[in-house]
Amino acid sequence: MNVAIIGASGYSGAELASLVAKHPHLTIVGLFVSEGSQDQGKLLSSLYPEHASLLDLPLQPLSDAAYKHIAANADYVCLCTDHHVSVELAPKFLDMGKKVFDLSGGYRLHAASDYDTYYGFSHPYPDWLDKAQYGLAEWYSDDISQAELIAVAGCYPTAALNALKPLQNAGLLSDQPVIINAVSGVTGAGRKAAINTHFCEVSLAPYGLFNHRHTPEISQYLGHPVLFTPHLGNFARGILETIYVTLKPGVTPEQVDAAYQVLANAPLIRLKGKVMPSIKGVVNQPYVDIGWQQQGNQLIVVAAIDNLLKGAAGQALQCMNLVSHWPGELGLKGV
Ligand SMILES: NC(=O)C1=CN([C@@H]2O[C@H](COP(=O)(O)OP(=O)(O)OC[C@H]3O[C@@H](n4cnc5c(N)ncnc54)[C@H](OP(=O)(O)O)[C@@H]3O)[C@@H](O)[C@H]2O)C=CC1
Ligand SMILES: CC(=O)N[C@@H](CCC(=O)OP(=O)(O)O)C(=O)O
Repeated sequence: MNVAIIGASGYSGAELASLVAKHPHLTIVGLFVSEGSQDQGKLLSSLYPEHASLLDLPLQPLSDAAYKHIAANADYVCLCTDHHVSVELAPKFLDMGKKVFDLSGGYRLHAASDYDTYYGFSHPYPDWLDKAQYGLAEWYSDDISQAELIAVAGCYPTAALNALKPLQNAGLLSDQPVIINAVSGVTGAGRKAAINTHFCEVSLAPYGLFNHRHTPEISQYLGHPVLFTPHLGNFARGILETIYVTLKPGVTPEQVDAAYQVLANAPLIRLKGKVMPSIKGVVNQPYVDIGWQQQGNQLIVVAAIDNLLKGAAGQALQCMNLVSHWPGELGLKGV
């Protein structure tokens, strides 16, 4: 299958380009940036020297000629662009009959009103919100394989939902909101320069209290209220979430262990039991690591991912595999 990547110079786009370039059955047919991009004409490998020889491919402006090239040559279009950009681009490529994999949050939420509240814009294509399929690969694989528009799950939600859905589906959660404390590396904020992601400014600090856009994303796909607080940490890659769960009275450790068995055969999930996950254990890896410990009806679950792999490009590739009816982990294990 032939893949066009829009936003290929960004952190998730470049990561996805490297995965597609190494994949046995996928071919890059174009790497694109905005029409005004200062990087147009440059080789992607000149921005990311670690990909020299693998990605000696030019970044092209998303011009009328580019649209024609994509219409004629691409099967899959990946949008590694900001929400505002993806929201506008997705229908254009869907109208061409392409399968669209959007790494942004532009089509993840069901309710158009949530875009006013959490994203700060009125959604221009609410009809597509009904048709988009949420790309949380381990949980919606059949629906993903049939979809035209895949809204690849967010980075923080990917860790949180894989940690919590086993408990929710087994009916073990009490009515209390689940509390999620998450720390992300700075690549989570993208490649463009900004004061809050400046090397000298980043330490460890919370942001987005009560109003981060991943709060409705997690609670919508969990079916349970959450209190989610992200933090920005002074490291490049990785997300670690410490999640506080109040279980229903009388839930035993054996029931909790049994609930997690639903993920035991998922190739990109590593259940670690009482061994706590770490950022070091997942950086440059395609996995979600999940550990848990219980005391009475309190459970602490810890989940870790690489935000650019399982949290973005890795999961996008997993979704492309599912749409192509290949094993989800093809081209991911051993990256
Ligand atoms: N970074 C992460 O960990 C994760 C990111 N995501 C999501 O993925 C998307 C991309 O994130 P990230 O890689 O961090 O972003 P970056 O800021 O690193 O990259 C954005 C890319 O989009 C390009 N771009 C900007 N405007 C346009 C346009 N109008 N048309 C075409 N290309 C354009 C940029 O190039 P130029 O400006 O030069 O044109 C650049 O290549 C976002 O929606 C983000 O929320 C999801 C999960 C995790
Ligand atoms: C550290 C940092 O800034 N992280 C980003 C989340 C990563 C991301 O791009 O969000 P999506 O998964 O929704 O696309 C943020 O909090 O906005």
